[in-house]
Amino acid sequence: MPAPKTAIILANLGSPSAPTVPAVRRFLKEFLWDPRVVNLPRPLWWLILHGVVLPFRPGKSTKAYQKIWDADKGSPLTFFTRQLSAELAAQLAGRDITVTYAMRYGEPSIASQLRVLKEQGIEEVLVLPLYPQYSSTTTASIYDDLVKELDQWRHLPSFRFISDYHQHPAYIAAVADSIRQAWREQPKNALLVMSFHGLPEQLTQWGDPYFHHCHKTAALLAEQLGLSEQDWKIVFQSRFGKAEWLKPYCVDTLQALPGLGVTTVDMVCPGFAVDCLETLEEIAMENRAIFMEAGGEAYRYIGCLNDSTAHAQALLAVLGL
Ligand SMILES: C=CC1=C(C)c2cc3[nH]c(cc4nc(cc5[nH]c(cc1n2)c(C)c5CCC(=O)O)C(CCC(=O)O)=C4C)c(C)c3C=C
Ligand SMILES: [Fe+2]
Ligand SMILES: [Fe+2]
Repeated sequence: MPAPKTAIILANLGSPSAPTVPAVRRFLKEFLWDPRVVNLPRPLWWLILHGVVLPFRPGKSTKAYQKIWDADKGSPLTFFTRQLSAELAAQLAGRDITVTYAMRYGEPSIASQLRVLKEQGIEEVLVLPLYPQYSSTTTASIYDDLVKELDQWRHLPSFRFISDYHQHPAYIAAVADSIRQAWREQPKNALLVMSFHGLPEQLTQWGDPYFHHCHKTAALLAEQLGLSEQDWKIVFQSRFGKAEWLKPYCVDTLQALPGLGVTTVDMVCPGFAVDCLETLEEIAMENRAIFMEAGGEAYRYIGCLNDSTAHAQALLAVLGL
């Protein structure tokens, strides 16, 4: 029997099409209307979204996007996701496996990429959301989007969905190696702060395993790096809105550390496969300023795995290829 024609889809969150207020507003409208992301009753949330969020948030977010947008490459998240899929394809050369990428919000959409694969006669689809830690707000939303498109197909392909890889040895080893590499280039600072994107706290009580996945990832990284308890810390960033989110908050921690005698930190974001607004603007720029103003002396941001060969190799191991 000939092998089925297989395709890998690397799925990520997505970015606005341009760092302009109308494009960012369009993006936020699609993103924040997703019931997986904001779980409030629809009529109430519609009023808040259109009355409070969409008139103001796009202006603030656009300024942030403009700081990280590359004139040639565009959004870092989109650029690195595309490059990572090319790196995977290069490593699979000769194996007749197509590699593509798709975004949950914005372009290229999951539906459009699935249709391209259908045209190509793909018989087996492996979907790898680029979220190492599972969350209903991210991973499950990608699943919803896939199913929404596939629901309309008469002839379904075989299908595999990777729900997380938060403790996969290849992923842990790749992130640990990237941290060791940074420490070889410049000696390590007093504390390694591992920052993960936050979530409303309530989701954990409702059964979302994200908080536990983040803690497991962080503990495994600390173990691989031979760190003791006082050498590292886990924090949660990017709080949105007024509800309580996962704690400790990144900003509060960075403001408090110098007063506790910790004036040098290394920051790493093991929940982000590729660099994006949340790492390059929030962690590497905004939070650096907050730490230094609070009395910090050295602040290094260690970048994501991005389109490195080591990252592509780790993801192939996650896919069992
Ligand atoms: C209710 C709001 C949000 C939840 C819940 C949330 C969860 C969540 N997000 C990521 C990863 C990313 N988020 C990014 C941007 C971003 N996130 C929110 C809100 C929530 N995220 C907003 C409003 C934005 C847009 C920017 C802003 O206005 O602040 C990004 C970066 C996108 C880019 O273009 O670079 C990523 C990546 C995870 C992993 C997560 C839950 C686990
Ligand atoms: Fe987010
Ligand atoms: Fe943010």
